[in-house]
Amino acid sequence: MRIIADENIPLVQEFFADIGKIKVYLGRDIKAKYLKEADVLLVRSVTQVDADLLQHSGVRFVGTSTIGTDHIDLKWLKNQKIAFANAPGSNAESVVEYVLSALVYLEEREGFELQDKTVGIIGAGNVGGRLYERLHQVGVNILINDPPLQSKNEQAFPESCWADLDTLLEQADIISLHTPLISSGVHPTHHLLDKKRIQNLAAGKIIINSGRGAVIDTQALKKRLQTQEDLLTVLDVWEQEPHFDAELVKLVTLATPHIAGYSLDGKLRGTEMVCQSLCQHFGLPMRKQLGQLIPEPPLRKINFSAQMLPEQGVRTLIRACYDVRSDDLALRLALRTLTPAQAYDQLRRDYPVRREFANVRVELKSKQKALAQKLISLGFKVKLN
Ligand SMILES: NC(=O)C1=CN([C@@H]2O[C@H](COP(=O)(O)OP(=O)(O)OC[C@H]3O[C@@H](n4cnc5c(N)ncnc54)[C@H](O)[C@@H]3O)[C@@H](O)[C@H]2O)C=CC1
Ligand SMILES: O=C(O)C(=O)[C@H](O)COP(=O)(O)O
Repeated sequence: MRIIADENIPLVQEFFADIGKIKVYLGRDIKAKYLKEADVLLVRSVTQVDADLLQHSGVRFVGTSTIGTDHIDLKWLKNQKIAFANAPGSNAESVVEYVLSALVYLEEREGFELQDKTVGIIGAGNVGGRLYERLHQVGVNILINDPPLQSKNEQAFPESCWADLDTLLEQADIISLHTPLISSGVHPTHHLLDKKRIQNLAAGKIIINSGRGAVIDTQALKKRLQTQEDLLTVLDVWEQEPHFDAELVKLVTLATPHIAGYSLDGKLRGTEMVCQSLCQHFGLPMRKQLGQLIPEPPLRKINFSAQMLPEQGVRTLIRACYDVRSDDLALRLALRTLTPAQAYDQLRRDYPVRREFANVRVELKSKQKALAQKLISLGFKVKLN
């Protein structure tokens, strides 16, 4: 089997070398001419997969080791009977940890307590649903907007959580977007936060977008931020990536180059899931397991003394695992010398190893039960001594 793959799929050789002969390219450089003899195409989000790329190829299976599929022409693949797999949920935990890191930063900077705020989650699937679980367990009030899910399964969340979009935008202090990018159909998400909704947002709201850039009309957001500096904004995703608007970066509170899902754990789960789907499709045995291949985390254990207060403990640990400020700073520094597209590709290619909270075992004194409960709710492993 001949496999063409994005070189930024981690452990691609380890997972796929015994299945076929692999040739890797930069995702943006994967061209139709390289695919003529290929059977399998493995991509990430930067490769547009459509008729232009595949119509003269022999590709029978396309895998993307991402959750999102907006870079794939799924309809065309289906019509051509080309098998397809993505990696649902693979890096959902990582995105949730990104949001938590942003929230603890804003909490401290703005001097509020998350427990006193209402968080509005738009899109409550793998990412939004996990975010709900984490925040709900630490006592945060939550509203959810997800019409497709609500119409399928009203019981997915308590009745009091469901809100229509405009009610959520009005009542939530913090708004976190986790929908796919959908441009047509009954529930499109393209510019879901359009000019009018952005203008109507009350001063002081926090907007976090780690879904897809074009779910917000970012030109309207830019205008609002230029005229009224009264919103706090966290943007991981942008319209026209990688050619995003560097002027908008200057106006937002935290700006990162689409790395919310970039924990090593999440990326590797993506590789493994696509490998599993490929093996299943071709009736091959799955010889590799992520558990055998994933490296040991650099931070494995933290020991807190009895003096550690719950709030301080939570912040310290979240930052020890992942501090979103470092990604924000790296982007702002890179933009001093590079174009947005150069900065975007470079920072993502050379992304430092980031591991998920569950890799860290926190040792506490037996009387620190309140802290232990909070940390378990946020995804850490806890041992009481
Ligand atoms: N920034 C990053 O690094 C990452 C971004 N993502 C993005 O996050 C998106 C969500 O990921 P998951 O939660 O895993 O996907 P998912 O498919 O599990 O959940 C998406 C949810 O959005 C809901 N939805 C669809 N249209 C909606 C609308 N008009 N209004 C409100 N809700 C709507 C769906 O019903 C579903 O419950 C992905 O599609 C991807 O675009 C995913 C991973 C990493
Ligand atoms: O999984 C998704 O969906 C994402 O947005 C990924 O985190 C994007 O990663 P790249 O494919 O752009 O490396």
